[in-house]
Amino acid sequence: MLRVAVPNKGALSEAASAMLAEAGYRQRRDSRELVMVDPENNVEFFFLRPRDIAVYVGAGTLDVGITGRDLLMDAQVDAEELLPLGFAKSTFRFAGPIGDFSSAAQLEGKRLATSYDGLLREYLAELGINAQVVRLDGAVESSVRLGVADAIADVVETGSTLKAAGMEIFGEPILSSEALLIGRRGVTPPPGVEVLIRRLHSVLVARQYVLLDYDVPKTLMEKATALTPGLESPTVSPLRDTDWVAVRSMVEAKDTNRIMDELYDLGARAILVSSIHACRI
Ligand SMILES: Nc1ncnc2c1ncn2[C@@H]1O[C@H](COP(=O)(O)OP(=O)(O)OP(=O)(O)O)[C@@H](O)[C@H]1O
Ligand SMILES: O=P(O)(O)OC[C@H]1O[C@H](OP(=O)(O)OP(=O)(O)O)[C@H](O)[C@@H]1O
Ligand SMILES: [Mg+2]
Repeated sequence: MLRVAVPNKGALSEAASAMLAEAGYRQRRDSRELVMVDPENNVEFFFLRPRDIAVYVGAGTLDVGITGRDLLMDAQVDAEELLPLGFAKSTFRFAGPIGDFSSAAQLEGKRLATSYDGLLREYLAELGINAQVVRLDGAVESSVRLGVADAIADVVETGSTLKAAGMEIFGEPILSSEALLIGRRGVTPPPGVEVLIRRLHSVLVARQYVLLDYDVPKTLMEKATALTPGLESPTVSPLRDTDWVAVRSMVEAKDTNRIMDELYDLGARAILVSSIHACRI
């Protein structure tokens, strides 16, 4: 039975379970459940702290898991990225009181607070900067005001937490993070992982793409399909009016309105958009 680690709390937890449920796996009903078997898919889910997931996967006691790229790198274990999952997107950055710092080089000899000390120490070593790392569990943005650090390295999404604390980012981004499916480094993934990856990938595609249908005069078909090339090739079907054809193609959801406008301007009509419920690409 495939053993899969799923975050039990925090920013990753709900989205990870929602994605697995969308991929056809059973998920727990009660947030206190620690283990759950999905006999139909031959998978056992272990609900663990996101920070610990890379440790279990790296040790090989669990086959794969969902965690953040920042947490994976922080853990410094024998685990690697199998598939990026497109949620919990954030950057990991230096920040300090407004006006205090403008580059990472100015951190030499300073006190730096973070919850990601493994990741930070490695990055500082790469830059050749000697700074004192102060490891905190969370709410790192308060550490400077409270006098235990001069600057911080933390997860930034919208930047509103930093702003509220009177801080600003500085220096290059340390890391771009998102949720990942991870596996043990250097081992052939056990049976079942391939299907899990294919299913999760399909959820990503179903979320990212829509299905576009339209009718277009045969004479404009080449120009129209150039706008909607699809993943492999668009479906073109005859219509009763032999001067027209019907086209069906997948397009990226974010481009839908622009493409519809361009198709309409070209002469396409009856342009319809439908969402993709599930797929295998
Ligand atoms: N505001 C956010 N936006 C996007 N991703 C986030 C955000 N906060 C944390 N993350 C991501 O979630 C993961 C952290 O998981 P974690 O469970 O520690 O989140 P958390 O919300 O900080 O939980 P907690 O603080 O309760 O421990 C990391 O990969 C991090 O990049
Ligand atoms: O840029 P923003 O959109 O403001 O989001 C970033 C904040 O979100 C997370 O905090 P969380 O609420 O998890 O608290 P924590 O710092 O105690 O983990 C993270 O640690 C940052 O503090
Ligand atoms: Mg947090």
